[in-house]
Amino acid sequence: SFHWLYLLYDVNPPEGFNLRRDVYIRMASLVKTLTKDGDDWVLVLPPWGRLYHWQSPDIYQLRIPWGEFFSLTSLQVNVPVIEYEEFIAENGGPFIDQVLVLQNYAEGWTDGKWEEKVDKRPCIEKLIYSKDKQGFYRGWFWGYEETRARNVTCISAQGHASIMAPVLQKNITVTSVMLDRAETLLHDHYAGKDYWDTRRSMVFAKHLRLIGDNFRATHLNSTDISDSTVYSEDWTRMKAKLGSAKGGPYLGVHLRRKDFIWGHREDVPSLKGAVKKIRSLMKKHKLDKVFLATDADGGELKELKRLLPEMLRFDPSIEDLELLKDGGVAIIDQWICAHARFFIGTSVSTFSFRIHEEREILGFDPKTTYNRFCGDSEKECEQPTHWKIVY
Ligand SMILES: C[C@@H]1O[C@H](OP(=O)(O)OP(=O)(O)OC[C@H]2O[C@@H](n3cnc4c(=O)[nH]c(N)nc43)[C@H](O)[C@@H]2O)[C@@H](O)[C@H](O)[C@@H]1O
Repeated sequence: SFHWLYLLYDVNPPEGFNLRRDVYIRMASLVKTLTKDGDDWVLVLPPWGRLYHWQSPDIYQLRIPWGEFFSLTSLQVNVPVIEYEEFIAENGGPFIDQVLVLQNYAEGWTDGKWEEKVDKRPCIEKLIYSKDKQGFYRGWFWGYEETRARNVTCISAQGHASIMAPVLQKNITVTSVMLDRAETLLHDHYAGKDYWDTRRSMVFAKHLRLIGDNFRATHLNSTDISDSTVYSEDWTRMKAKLGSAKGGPYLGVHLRRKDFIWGHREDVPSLKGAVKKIRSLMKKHKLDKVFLATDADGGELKELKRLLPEMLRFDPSIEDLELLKDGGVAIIDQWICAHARFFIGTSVSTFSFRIHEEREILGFDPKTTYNRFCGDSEKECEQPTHWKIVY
């Protein structure tokens, strides 16, 4: 009889929102490889929640479906996807047939030579999965207490996402397979056409875009018509020419703090250093408004307001935060930064990288996008790479 094969996945718990968005691209690519061979695989979207960075107190942030942050219909144009609760309903219950826990090779690269390979191996780390009285495995399934796995196996994998295709196809006697620690797999082809197709299909949920657009219009004198950033909800038609977007009359800034400063990394500026750079960019590009996206804590925010009193931030009320959640606020911050005439981000932050991509999709001149702060005493401050869209 006709039925879907379900591919589920999860990512190492400490990883943040924007790295997880990157892992989605790798999994979508794997599903494309699997379906090329004629099998009916569908990707089950791992619910959002319990993210280390989502620290807003007293708001419920668990079992969040993808539809709250992304346009599901847009994702589905690229690759077949369903929400986790839909999987439970279709699958006849909260059972996952097989969990494959991905890990590296205990011995590392043999002979210092890197080759792609996959093998069933003993588990290197202690598993978070344990057998219950009925012989099912309990573990972390996005806060769904009733979900259980029938089988858990460790797999050493070294290579791009699609090296898992033959393994999954051999497993075809089961209906649902979950790849845990999916970030172990690399991109099939980073920044290639397929990467960009999937990335373009990750259209933000409409209500979040509208809130961002409203903020731009109200506080930043920025509208799509005047800024040449007209957006098409249908991503397959969104093919803006490089350099065609003008952007709103403000400087967009992503200033990553928290764990990025605790390590005293030399590529992250002091607040003073950052504000100095912001001021010089505003002058250079003749912009009198600055929009700041940051995860700075209370003390640092106070200091920022003192050093840069004119800065504008998206600062939702508690009621709005309850609706949008930390993930929604992060998206609105990214959306506003993506529409600025000039953008500067933070070194190696995937939050900043996702803004680069959004601006690339909107058609900004790369000179206005691939910029980052330098540490106060950083010697060689290499700027981010321009990854050109491939259509
Ligand atoms: C060192 C690594 O850094 C990686 O972070 P990095 O790439 O910046 O980016 P993310 O993976 O998104 O993690 C950072 C999280 O912090 C919050 N955040 C950071 N900057 C902002 C901002 O400007 N506005 C808002 N609203 N929220 C912000 C947000 O929840 C975001 O998802 C982590 O994913 C890894 O777990 C690891 O910690």
